[in-house]
Order: sequence, then structure tokens, then C-alpha cells
Amino acid sequence: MADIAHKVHVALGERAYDILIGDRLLDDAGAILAERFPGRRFGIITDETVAKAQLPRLIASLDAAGLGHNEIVLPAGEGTKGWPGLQAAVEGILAARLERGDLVIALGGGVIGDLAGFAASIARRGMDFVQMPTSLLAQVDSSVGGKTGINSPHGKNLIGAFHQPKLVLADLSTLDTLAPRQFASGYAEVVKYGLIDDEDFFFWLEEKREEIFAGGPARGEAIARCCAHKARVVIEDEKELGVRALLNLGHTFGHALEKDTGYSERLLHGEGVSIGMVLAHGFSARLGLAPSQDTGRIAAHLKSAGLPTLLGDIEGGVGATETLMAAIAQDKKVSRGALTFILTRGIGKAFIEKGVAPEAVSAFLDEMR
Ligand SMILES: NC(=O)c1ccc[n+]([C@@H]2O[C@H](COP(=O)([O-])OP(=O)(O)OC[C@H]3O[C@@H](n4cnc5c(N)ncnc54)[C@H](O)[C@@H]3O)[C@@H](O)[C@H]2O)c1
Ligand SMILES: O=C(O)C(=O)C[C@@H](O)[C@H](O)[C@H](O)COP(=O)(O)O
Ligand SMILES: [Zn+2]
Repeated sequence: MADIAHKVHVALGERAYDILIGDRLLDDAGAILAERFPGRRFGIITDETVAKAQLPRLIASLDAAGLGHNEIVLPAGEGTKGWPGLQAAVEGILAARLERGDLVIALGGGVIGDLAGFAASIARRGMDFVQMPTSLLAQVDSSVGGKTGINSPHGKNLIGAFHQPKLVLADLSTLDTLAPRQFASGYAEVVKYGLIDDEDFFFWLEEKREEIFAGGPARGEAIARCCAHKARVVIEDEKELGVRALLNLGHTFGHALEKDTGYSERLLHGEGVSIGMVLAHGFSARLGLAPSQDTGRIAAHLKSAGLPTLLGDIEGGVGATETLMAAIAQDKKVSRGALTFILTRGIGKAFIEKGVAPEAVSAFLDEMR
């Protein structure tokens, strides 16, 4: 059996589950699943890139454990996280004759995790699913917490459901085949945890970034710390009625930028979050809430990781401020027409601000061009 280096428990009562993190866990997935879900069949949803890089390992492991499985392979990339991708996933589950008691496996990055989780939540009125995250972003963020869904032309993640996985199995060795740009994109969400309420973690990341990118021991430690952080928040506020909104730091701007760039390779999710976090800190400084040198320090760190930090860093530029404001108006945190932003008093001091004036946001975006 491979070594389970870290185990985080998400204590959600009858929806509780474990996050197992370790090297080469995919090769033991069959044995782990056979023990936890005896007699079940599995529908693996993945994308074409991950199918080439990692799927054979999972299949070999399921075969060795004598577990029945079917594969549903979708195109890679954010464009798949929409209605046609959802339809393909659900119809694939039904075509494979998976029963309500069987399980869906999401093998891939956040796109596959969000899409397969949502498909599992609606196929046969709800099936169980297991997250097997293979990107850094998915291992530190999207595989945990049960937010599943797809994008709409109206905005990011506007269609979906809260549906917790039964297990998260994060194999660190899968990151060996991840493209450097995708690794950096996931790193933005790692930095986010420090910026929310853990300045020590941010300072530790400043020291350990190179080791994390090089695949040293700090990588597994960083992933486990992020999962533990997210688990704490999700246990406290599963449905985002309060503190969970802090995990949205940088996302109100970031999601508007992703919509503006057509959910395309021009701007990856983590890249949008990177620019969004710098904007959220800059906007807080502009309002006199946070020291402006923190914005510079955060931007320098994200830049050192190869991430974009300015609107001007987006290839092909961005749309008009009014277009971005229209996207922001569709944010799920909007309540009775009022904007909610995650603002900050500095590194590790984020807070939820309701009723932010749209004119202030729009004037700030104009300045940032
Ligand atoms: N549900 C949540 O809580 C949550 C949290 C954060 C982000 N998200 C969502 O996650 C998505 C972004 O996730 P992502 O960055 O993982 O993108 P992704 O799923 O598109 O994966 C990135 C790219 O890397 C490839 N890839 C993944 N693992 C690989 C591996 N091991 N080897 C080789 N290639 C690999 C994929 O094929 C894809 O091309 C966005 O849609 C975002 O909205 C959801
Ligand atoms: O889990 C959460 O809660 C998050 O906000 C995590 C984010 O990193 C993630 O991008 C999430 O999908 C955003 O959720 P949304 O509700 O703003 O669509
Ligand atoms: Zn995110």
C-alpha cells in the first residue's frame, strides 16, 4: 500500500468524508475503494489530457481489485464546464447503466471535479461520487467542500448544487505530468488561504515557493494545510451563509475576467484569482482599509510564481469597465441587488463587506487600466 502522508477529516455529520493525500495513491485506489465501497461499480469521468496521463494507472488499480468500471472521457479545458459537457457526463453515466448505488469518480482538475460532481448530484436524482484531483488547484481547493456546477453565458458557476464527495483521494505523483502554467494557476488558490486569515502561512509560502514548485516535501505539506483550512471553513458553513464567502477572495473580479475572456485558455481560473486578489487588496487600500505596501508584497509573490497580477497582463486585453461591472452584478454573493466583496485590512485579514457601492468599484477598475 502507498503511504497516506496526510489525512484530513471533513466532519459534516452524515455527509462526513476523508481527504487522503499521499504519493502514488492512485495505484492503490482500487484497494481503498474496495474496502470503503464493497460491491459497487464506478463510472470514471475524466478529460482527454488526464486520460492519457493518469487514467491507465487508475484502471489497472481497479482491475487488480476486481472492481467494475466505465470511462467517460470529455475534452479538456474550461469550455467543457457547460451544458453540453454536463449532458455528455450525465448521458454517459446512464449509458453505462450505473445504478443509483454505484459511484462516479471525478479524475482530473477542477473542471472535471465540478462537472462530474454536478452530474452525480442529478443523475438518477443523486449518486455518490469520489474526487480524485490531479491538478494542484483541485488538490488544494475544488475537490473539497462540495461546490459543484457549470458555467453559464451569464456568469461563472451560476448553475450547480452543493453535493459533497464520499472521499477525496489526492495522489501527489499525478502533479508530475501537470503543465507548469497549470501548476502556477493552482498556486494562486494556495496563496489565497494565507491572505484570508493565515499570515504565517503566507510568509511560509514566501520562503518555500521554490521548494513547492520543485516538488520537495513542502509541496505535500502545503496541500495538506490548504485542505485542513478549507475543511475547517466548510464544516463551519457548508452552504456559504457566512464565513465560507471568505474563500471567494479575489473571485468577484476573477470570475468577471474569466467570463470576459470566454472561459478560455487566455485566462485560467487561478490566473483570474491572482489578478482578482491583487485588485481586492488594491481596492481595500484605495478605500483606506489596508496598507498599500501589502498589495505590492502580494503582487510580487504571485509574480514570482509566474502568475499575472494586472489587468494589462491578460493576453488580448479586457472588455470595457461596464462589461466587467455587468458580470460582477451576476455574482452569487449579490443580495437584494447589493454587491458583496471580500475586502481586507492587510495580509491575513480578509473580511466580508456587504453593500459595496458599484460606482466605487467601477471607478477603481477604470484606474487600474
Ligand atoms: N468547486 C470548488 O470549490 C472550486 C474551487 C476552485 C476552482 N474551481 C473550479 O476549478 C476549475 C479549474 O480547475 P483546474 O485549474 O484544475 O482546471 P482543469 O480542470 O481545466 O485542469 C487544468 C488542465 O490541466 C490538465 N490536467 C489536470 N491534471 C493533470 C495531470 N495530472 N497531468 C496532466 N494534465 C493535467 C487538464 O486536462 C486541464 O487541461 C474552474 O472551473 C474553477 O471554477 C472549483
Ligand atoms: O469553496 C468555496 O466556497 C470557494 O469559493 C472556492 C473557490 O476557490 C472556487 O473557485 C469556487 O468554485 C467559487 O465558488 P462560487 O460560489 O463563487 O462560484
Ligand atoms: Zn477558485
